[in-house]
Amino acid sequence: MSVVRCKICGITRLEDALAAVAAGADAIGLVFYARSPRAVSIEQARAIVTALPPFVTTVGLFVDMSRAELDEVLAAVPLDLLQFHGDETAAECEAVGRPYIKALRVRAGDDVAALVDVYPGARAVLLDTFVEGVPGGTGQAFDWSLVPARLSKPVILAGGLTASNVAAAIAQVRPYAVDVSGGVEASKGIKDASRVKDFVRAVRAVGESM
Ligand SMILES: O=C(O)c1ccccc1NCC(=O)[C@H](O)[C@H](O)COP(=O)(O)O
Repeated sequence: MSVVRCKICGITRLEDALAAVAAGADAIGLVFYARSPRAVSIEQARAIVTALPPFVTTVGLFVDMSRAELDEVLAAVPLDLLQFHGDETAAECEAVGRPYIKALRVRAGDDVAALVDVYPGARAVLLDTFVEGVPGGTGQAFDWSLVPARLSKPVILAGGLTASNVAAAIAQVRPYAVDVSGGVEASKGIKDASRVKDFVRAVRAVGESM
């Protein structure tokens, strides 16, 4: 049996974070990108992170944020892991000095292995769907056959996942973890507890069958 971990991203409310933890999520993601409909303020994020029980990884998501703004967030919010979701270089990610994952937005023709190798210091890569002008949270899946069987980093699979397609995604890609946002929402930024539960259950069920 191999466990596939599960991250619920784009949390904006403590009740949604607690529902994700109760459903068995391993990690929650907080979007520090002002243009996202799922953006959280420093105060909102701090209130969520400090109210969570231990053994749940809190991930802060950033899109080409200035170092000064990033430092302001990091000083106020005790995040476990950073997720760089923009065009940050490896040097920029590593200069922060925190454990990080790098989001890579995949489109047809990409050499995913080569993209991954650009970030040797990343703990993992999050493979998401490339949509022009939209850095993430697109609700769209990419062609999973673009992901090679072997990569130099653990893969977190994202992009258009739902309780209905996550089993097929895991069977094809065999990721370390999966990440979902829109597929478990009632509306943008507001999670639906029963969809969250169904999603985590679907991930756990496929893990047990592998
Ligand atoms: O969620 C957003 O609004 C967002 C905005 C800008 C950059 C990244 C964003 N989300 C990143 C995530 O980690 C999402 O979970 C991932 O893109 C998958 O989203 P979805 O396709 O809706 O499941």
